[in-house]
Amino acid sequence: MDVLWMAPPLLLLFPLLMWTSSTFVYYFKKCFYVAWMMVLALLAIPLCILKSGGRDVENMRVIRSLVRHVKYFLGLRFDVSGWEHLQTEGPYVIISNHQSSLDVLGLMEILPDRCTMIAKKELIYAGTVGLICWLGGIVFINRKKTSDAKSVMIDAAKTMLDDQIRLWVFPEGTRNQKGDLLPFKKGAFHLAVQAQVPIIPVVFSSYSSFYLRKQKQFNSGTIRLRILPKIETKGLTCDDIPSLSDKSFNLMRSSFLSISNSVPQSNGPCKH
Ligand SMILES: CCCCCCCCCCCCCCC(=O)SCCNC(=O)CCNC(=O)[C@H](O)C(C)(C)COP(=O)(O)OP(=O)(O)OC[C@H]1O[C@@H](n2cnc3c(N)ncnc32)[C@H](O)[C@@H]1OP(=O)(O)O
Ligand SMILES: CCCCCCCC/C=C\CCCCCCCC(=O)OC[C@@H](O)COP(=O)(O)O
Repeated sequence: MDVLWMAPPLLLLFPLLMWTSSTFVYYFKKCFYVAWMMVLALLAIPLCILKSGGRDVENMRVIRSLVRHVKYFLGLRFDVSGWEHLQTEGPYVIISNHQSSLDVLGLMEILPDRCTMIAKKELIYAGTVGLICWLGGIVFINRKKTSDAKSVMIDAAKTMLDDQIRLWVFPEGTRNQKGDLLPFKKGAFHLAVQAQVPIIPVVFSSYSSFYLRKQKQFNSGTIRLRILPKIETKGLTCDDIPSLSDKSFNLMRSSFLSISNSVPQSNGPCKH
């Protein structure tokens, strides 16, 4: 009888406790992720310098093996299909959708040998992570200066062929969690056409079932990763870039919607 008076306040406290704990879990996981990646990068720096003596795409092997366990701490799993499409000889361009910095975990899950990324130049200032990105041969671009970004990517097309390197590009150009893909920027397609190498599209399913930035939710979840068949660019020219971009966009969008079981929040297909 004595304890019955506690029921109403406890009932009121329950949602507050639930809210606080899920917000706490969100911030805890996010801080842990950033801090742990910083520590891993600190470990990776001497290993990469010993392995390659400096900036080299081969350092991505070290980075990949150090990052692959991080998913377990965050309660994330990957369900990958289409591995056979990565069994392509020589250089190619991988394009994927970009929802969050958590994409790095999926990227490292399937990263082929001799593959590095195109990233915004601000990333180089991210402490140990910035330095490890540089050591891993990441190509930094200035998104605010198209002419600079273009010339860096034109050089990258030449380096891909000279050094037999694969490049991973996020053609949306920014992170996006709107439940649909953003219209694609053109850089990745120019890169592939200039180097005359295939494009391999990779699609991450929506994170919205376990990770919601605005609502401060970060639960456990499984991310579906679909590696799609390569798209050849041999014989294509600059004039084919719009149709190549449209074709890639449409393939990736329908795969994204089918593996995400989500209804897009935009008003129909994105326009280019
Ligand atoms: C141990 C711990 C370790 C932790 C390690 C973690 C490592 C992981 C790192 C993961 C990195 C992830 C980083 C992700 C990012 O940073 S995403 C942001 C950066 N990436 C991009 O922006 C790529 C996509 N953007 C583009 O491709 C753009 O096209 C760009 C080149 C940047 C130009 O931008 P913008 O002007 O806004 O775009 P447009 O597409 O409209 O292009 C304008 C006109 O230029 C023509 N164009 C574009 N590129 C080229 C080119 N290479 N050659 C010739 N012409 C080009 C394009 O066609 C447009 O002209 P038209 O309108 O067609 O006439
Ligand atoms: C000045 C930059 C400071 C960034 C500090 C970030 C510190 C990150 C440390 C650990 C996180 C793990 C690896 C993260 C790699 C993240 C790459 C990333 O996701 O970059 C965002 C970029 O694609 C698009 O940026 P915007 O969405 O346009 O914005």
